[in-house]
Amino acid sequence: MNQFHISEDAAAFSKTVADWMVAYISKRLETQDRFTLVLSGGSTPKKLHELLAGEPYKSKIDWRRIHFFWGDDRFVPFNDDRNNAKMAFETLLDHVPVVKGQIHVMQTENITAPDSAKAYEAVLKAYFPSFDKSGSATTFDLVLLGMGDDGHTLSLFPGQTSVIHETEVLCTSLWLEQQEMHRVTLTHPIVNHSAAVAFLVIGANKVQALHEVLEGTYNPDKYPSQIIKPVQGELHWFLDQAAAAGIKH
Ligand SMILES: O=C(O)[C@H](O)[C@@H](O)[C@H](O)[C@H](O)COP(=O)(O)O
Repeated sequence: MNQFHISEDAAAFSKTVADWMVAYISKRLETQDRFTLVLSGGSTPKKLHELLAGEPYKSKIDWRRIHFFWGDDRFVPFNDDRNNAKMAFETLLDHVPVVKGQIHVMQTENITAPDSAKAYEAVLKAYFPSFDKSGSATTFDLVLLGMGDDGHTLSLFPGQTSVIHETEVLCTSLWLEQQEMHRVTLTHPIVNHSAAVAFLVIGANKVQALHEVLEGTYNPDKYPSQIIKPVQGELHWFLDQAAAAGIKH
């Protein structure tokens, strides 16, 4: 069931997400020791990260109990500005008291993309040993996802049919012709078995894609974000009014 959180503008959007995350993380940590959080790439999360890295949010989250992962990354060196992990460290992780051993970056140096995906799969299997795609075991506590103006999410891009429908591995790699780079990405099963998924989508340029993803014909090969359907978890859409202009909510 989609849960919508629509904010007036980008600034209010980041605050809405931050407030919700503080409450959600605190609630889950009342009954468990750790919180597994998947960060999204792209530009949308930057302001959210910067908000969380400052007061009052910084002291409201028990950072030492959070384990960090990425939904995908561009297969470029860490010091390349296109690298999602680099952005996350610069805007958040370098500014809050995280436990270094609980931050799981997708390797993009001194390894091939396929081997990086295999290495990440091993980390995921160590965290979620009982996960079985056909079962009901929960994986991550929260997966933050962006959505491109073409309806892609993670690195599941339109036309990348085998990656979109991949169910045998938890993490895979692909060659993205239009960006002339490899990508490493989680596949939909491990995301769809998480306790909660939160799409973060702002901007008028996302109106058409959001309308198609939410209200158009189901066609994940064309609109890959449609493949994200939590089995038992919550599905949240954090939007600004600009992006939400084309949907009934
Ligand atoms: O590595 C990436 O690019 C992301 O994981 C990707 O899925 C992103 O979330 C969307 O492209 C939205 O990006 P923006 O937030 O920049 O619009």
